[in-house]
Amino acid sequence: MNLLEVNALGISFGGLKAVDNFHISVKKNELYGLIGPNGAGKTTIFNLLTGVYKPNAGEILLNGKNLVGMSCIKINHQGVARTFQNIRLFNKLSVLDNVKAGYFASQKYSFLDGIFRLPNYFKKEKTMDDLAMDLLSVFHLEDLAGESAGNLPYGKQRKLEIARALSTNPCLLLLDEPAAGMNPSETEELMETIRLVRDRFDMTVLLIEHDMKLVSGICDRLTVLNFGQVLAEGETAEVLHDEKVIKAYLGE
Ligand SMILES: Nc1ncnc2c1ncn2[C@@H]1O[C@H](COP(=O)(O)OP(=O)(O)OP(=O)(O)O)[C@@H](O)[C@H]1O
Repeated sequence: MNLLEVNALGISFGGLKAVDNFHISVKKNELYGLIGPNGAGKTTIFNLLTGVYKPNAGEILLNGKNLVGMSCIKINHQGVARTFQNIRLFNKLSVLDNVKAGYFASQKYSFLDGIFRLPNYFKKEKTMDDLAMDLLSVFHLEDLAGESAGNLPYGKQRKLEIARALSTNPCLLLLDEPAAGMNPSETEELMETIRLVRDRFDMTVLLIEHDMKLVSGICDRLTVLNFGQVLAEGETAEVLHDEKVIKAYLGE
């Protein structure tokens, strides 16, 4: 069974069919790319997969369970986490607290535990600190744990966003243009990070990206979107040499 199976997915905004009859099948542990021209509907698909938008048609099966109609939080609890095109960290919070934020759902303590600083409060806080520090060390961010997230250089903010997404213990990670705004050496490092995330966390990754070096360097398979519809899909090298993909997106 595929980890993610999407069939006949569609959404319209007014008269615009932003996503139309979209399908995709992603296997467990795949690094899968979703590419296409600006405005093709890629981010809209992420918004559908994460429950930000409700589709007009279609189904989204994660491990066989239909996510359509579930809230964003419920979908996250099912195992879908994402990062955003424009980094969305809690800039004023520390690096550590940004990651800890992801653990609150699994490491709950009561209002009274918190107010009266009961033993359970310290126990859960310590567990979250330890988990968050472990995660930060995977991304070589542990020395920056006390720093405000907003003070980190761009490449490290991206890593922190990925770490925070992983703290919710997902099985599917959605990365929206992770290399946007990065210089070539940051992009190179990001490729390593994404591979590490797949291998170390047994993760399946679906990513939107315009950087073809990153796409061809790490994606096992691709789907190309054009005007909300699937233009091509398959093995990365094959898709990138497809005449209609070159014409519609990559340039001749
Ligand atoms: N909430 C909305 N209301 C109206 N139109 C929307 C909404 N969200 C997306 N759209 C439209 O849907 C289309 C697809 O947009 P989307 O952002 O998904 O494209 P994209 O492929 O992610 O583009 P880019 O590569 O530039 O990020 C665009 O025409 C966009 O204007």
